[in-house]
Amino acid sequence: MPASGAINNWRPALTQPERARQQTSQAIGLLRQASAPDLHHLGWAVLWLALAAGMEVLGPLLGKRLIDEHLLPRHLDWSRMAFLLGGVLLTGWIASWVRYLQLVRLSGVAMRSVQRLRERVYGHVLRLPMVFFDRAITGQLVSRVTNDTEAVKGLYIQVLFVILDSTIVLVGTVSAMAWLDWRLMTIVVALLPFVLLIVWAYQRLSAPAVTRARQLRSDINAQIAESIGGMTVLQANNAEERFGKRFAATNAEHYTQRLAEIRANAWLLRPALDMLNIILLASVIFMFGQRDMSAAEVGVLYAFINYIARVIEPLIQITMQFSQLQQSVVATSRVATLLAEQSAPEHRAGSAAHTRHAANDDGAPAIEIEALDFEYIEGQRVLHQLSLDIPQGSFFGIVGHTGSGKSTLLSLLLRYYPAPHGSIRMNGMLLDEIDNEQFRADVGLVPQDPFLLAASAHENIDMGRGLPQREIEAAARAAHCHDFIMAMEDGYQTMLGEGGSRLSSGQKQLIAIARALAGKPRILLLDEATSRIDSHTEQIVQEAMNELRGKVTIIAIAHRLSTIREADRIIVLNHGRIVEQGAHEELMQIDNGLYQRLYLLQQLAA
Ligand SMILES: Nc1ncnc2c1ncn2[C@@H]1O[C@H](COP(=O)(O)OP(=O)(O)OP(=O)(O)O)[C@@H](O)[C@H]1O
Repeated sequence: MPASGAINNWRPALTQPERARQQTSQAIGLLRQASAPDLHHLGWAVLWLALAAGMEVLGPLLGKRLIDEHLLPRHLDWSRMAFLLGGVLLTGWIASWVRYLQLVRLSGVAMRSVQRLRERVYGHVLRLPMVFFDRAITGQLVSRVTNDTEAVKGLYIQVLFVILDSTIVLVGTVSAMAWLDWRLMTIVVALLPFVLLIVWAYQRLSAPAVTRARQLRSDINAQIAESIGGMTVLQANNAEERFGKRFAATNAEHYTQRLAEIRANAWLLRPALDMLNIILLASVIFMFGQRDMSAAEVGVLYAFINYIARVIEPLIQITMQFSQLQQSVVATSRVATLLAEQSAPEHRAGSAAHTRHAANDDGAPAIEIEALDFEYIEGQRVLHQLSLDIPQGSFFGIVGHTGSGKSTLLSLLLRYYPAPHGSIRMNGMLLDEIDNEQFRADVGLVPQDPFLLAASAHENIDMGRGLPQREIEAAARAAHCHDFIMAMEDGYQTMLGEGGSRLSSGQKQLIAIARALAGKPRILLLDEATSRIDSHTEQIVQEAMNELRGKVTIIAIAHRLSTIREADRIIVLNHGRIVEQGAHEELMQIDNGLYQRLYLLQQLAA
């Protein structure tokens, strides 16, 4: 049986239309959730939109009356003319003002939705179980949290509202034309499908360039990120010029593709649409010329000339938005899929007191492991029937060949993977029964890779706990890193650079130990904390551990056996099984034992 269902979550493949339907419903669902607190703003935005569109349709109607009723018949009723002219100007002014209000409302809703969604996605990612990160690709995850959440904004402003806006203007304008002169309206409407045809042809022509330019943009980002991340290797291999040339080639192709896109716009889209505009105007004027000129119809011509531009533009907008809509829906549905990933189980709160009680009064071992089996992939067992008791305050070392299961055991003790077969108890309680906060407070970890933040020494030890300076210093002293921190120009406030770049590997490791100690853990797990440090720093780490003896339960994985030589008990793993255990001297007595061989081999190498 697999250790976790999440590792093998097989689902039947969807057909293209099924996937499109699923993506659309996911996107709509997410959009609804993200904007739920702002629903009233959305209502206002739609209202402003309708008002603006109404004003835009009304303006030419007033203009028509001014021409037909006053200017052409020379019926100069100044007050009424001023009223109509004022109306034309006012409707235009109100339309742009209301559009501004609508945009402000809408942008607010869109940006707040992105903000909420981004926080939600990031918070969700922080709670995902380790099995998820085993198969996750960092760049993609970052893009989900940053770019894809931004697509929600695109969905609102660029797509949904542009389509809604354009549709309202289009329907309003065509209705006004029909009311004025349905025959002329028929000519305009008959020619409108050509707009769709032109935009469709433009998109067909420019689509390859648009897609390629987008790919190249992400290639450019990836190349920059890769070069910065591997700058030491890059410079050491004298590869600056080669990388520079590779970048220039990608950049040049990006330029060419963008140019092709702009050319398609300049050579096809705009001229063809302008031509259609002219044909429309000419047709309306021609039809108009066929009739008996009467004063009452010149105003209609004026209104139609005004309306023609207002019909073409929304149609272009609607057609152009469809490809954007598709992209936004796909991006939003990717966010929804990430949010649907199951979080690590929330361990119930309220049992903290019980944990302490069990530890203090029952004298339960710090760790009790019983018949533990584990596999990452079904059928490939990594740990076999492990049983082990680690008393409070003791120092245990875990050794074994590469791949013997040491880090896996540590991951299980850290609850990174769901409860496997067999049981693990900590301070007398099953791991699953300890609430999250208490568990994280009780267990400290010094990982193999110290992972320092681009922040000060203080922040790196504190890790957001908000500890007072004296506690930070006490932890740093216990980890023997106080002196070198104080030797830096700003002491604890010295910025350590990205990944702690201004520290040596050993110093980073000591800061990581201080960080773990600052949490005052009762159990301290060290995952090959001495693998990257020199013998002198190793001695410092050993001293630090010796000082902790009896106060904290220490479980240390070590490739370098000198680190755990002093341990109370050393567990030797081989292919996921405990094959030997005992103190250093005891294990050295086992003739041709695994530990003895490992130890002698290391002595030889030294
Ligand atoms: N996330 C994972 N998914 C699938 N298999 C894994 C995963 N992590 C480890 N394994 C496999 O589990 C086995 C034990 O690996 P583990 O990392 O626990 O060994 P280790 O003793 O810590 O090795 P090392 O000393 O090299 O760190 C290996 O065969 C490894 O390939």
